[in-house]
Amino acid sequence: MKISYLENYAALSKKAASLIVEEVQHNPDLLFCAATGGSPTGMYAEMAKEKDIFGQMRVVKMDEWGIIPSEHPDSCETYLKKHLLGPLEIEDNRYTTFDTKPDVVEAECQRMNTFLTENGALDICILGLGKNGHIAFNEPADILQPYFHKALLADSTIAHDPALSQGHEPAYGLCVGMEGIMQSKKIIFLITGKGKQEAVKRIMERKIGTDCPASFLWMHPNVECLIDSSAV
Ligand SMILES: O=C1O[C@H](COP(=O)(O)O)[C@@H](O)[C@H](O)[C@H]1O
Repeated sequence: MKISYLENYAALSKKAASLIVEEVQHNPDLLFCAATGGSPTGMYAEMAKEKDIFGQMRVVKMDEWGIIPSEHPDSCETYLKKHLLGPLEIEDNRYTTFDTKPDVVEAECQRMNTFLTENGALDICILGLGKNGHIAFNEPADILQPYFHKALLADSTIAHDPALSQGHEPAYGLCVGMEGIMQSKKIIFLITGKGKQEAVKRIMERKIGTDCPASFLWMHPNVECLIDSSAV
């Protein structure tokens, strides 16, 4: 894992976007796995400044809160439309998404696993860091899930977005599994935001354990980890 410390969020966002632009220049129709949350928002805004080069890029949603409808203002779907798909003008035929309604969960996981198998490894996977060391919704546990799956959420994950508990508290999430992440050709791991010092310390021990899913990234050959001053 290549670690770079950036002075602030703006610098982290610019650096991350420049890494993506570089990849897209060589591989215009690459498959981009998109995280949500505060960490990648600035990076998406930087990418939007060069939107013309993203005319062929394909996007797949990384995770989604269970139960809440896709059109809910706090869904990952709404976030991606606002910050990535709209500004970069990614048409529907270049975007792969999934629904988390309880009656479709199993079928959606199956469909997403088929999609990932048929479309090969993700070219770029964007990851943020959960306060408890999670990546996507792969939460600390005795065992981790390799495939796209329904994930039980830690309390700290649900508490991360207070708006979510206003009548739509998600009991679970759907997300890409550890294999999907680890098979990615390039991972851009963004660590920014308060309350992550413990998780950062745990990662920097360079010991791999299921108590900190992010620690598995030490085994990946091509991770750019960008950390800003708010997270250390
Ligand atoms: O719960 C989550 O948190 C992480 C980090 O969120 P952020 O708002 O601090 O960026 C996010 O990357 C992850 O996708 C989500 O599951």
